[in-house]
Amino acid sequence: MSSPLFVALDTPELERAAAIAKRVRHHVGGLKLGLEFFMANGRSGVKEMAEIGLPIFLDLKFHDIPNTVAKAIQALRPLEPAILTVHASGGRAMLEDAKAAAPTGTKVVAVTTLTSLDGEDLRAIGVERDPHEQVLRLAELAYDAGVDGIVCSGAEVAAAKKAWPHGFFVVPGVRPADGPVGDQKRVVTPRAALDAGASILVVGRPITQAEDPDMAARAIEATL
Ligand SMILES: O=C(O)c1cc(=O)[nH]c(=O)n1[C@@H]1O[C@H](COP(=O)(O)O)[C@@H](O)[C@H]1O
Repeated sequence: MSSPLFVALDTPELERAAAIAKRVRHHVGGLKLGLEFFMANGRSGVKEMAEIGLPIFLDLKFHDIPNTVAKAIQALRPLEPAILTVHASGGRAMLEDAKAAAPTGTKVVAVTTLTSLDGEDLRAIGVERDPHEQVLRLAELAYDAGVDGIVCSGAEVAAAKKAWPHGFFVVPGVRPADGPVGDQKRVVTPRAALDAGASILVVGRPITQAEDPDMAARAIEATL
């Protein structure tokens, strides 16, 4: 089985992204390319990274009216990413149309509550539920809309999986024990996230900012 570890290559520099990907390729199961990479390198950059031979997780977190999201996803179809993201809070029709627009082999996963947010942040945007309750609420919406799974923190994945046993669960905001958390707030270790039921783990800076990304990926892999 390939590794559940996906490395988030959050850099605008194609050469740097490719160099890190090539160094860690034997210790990760896929490459996540997000807004930072895509804004700088576009579709041709994604194609170039796909040539490395690992599955591509294209994380553009779409959030717009259903028609706009569907058309944006249609425009990305030739890239055939293994996984792509939309925001669950875009609502049911948007999620349904996103799934319908995606290539058959692409998993569409709905971001529930960003791992950089805590209860206080949610209250500030008018959400009175705590992050755990909010994730479960949006997971139910994502399930009803027929997408493939959700993005949530390692703190919610066990409960979400209980309600949706065959869902695909993406867990970012994972940190090796004692590692710096940066802007993340709902953080667990890679091992804990996997034990709780994560399908894949997304790890960025603990690998990409390490002096030796290969060794950092290896060290995380060894804990799984
Ligand atoms: O959709 C995501 O991948 C995502 C959702 C979320 O709630 N939190 C989150 O951190 N991410 C992404 O996961 C990666 C985490 O990076 P690090 O914090 O550097 O490990 C980044 O690329 C984020 O864009």
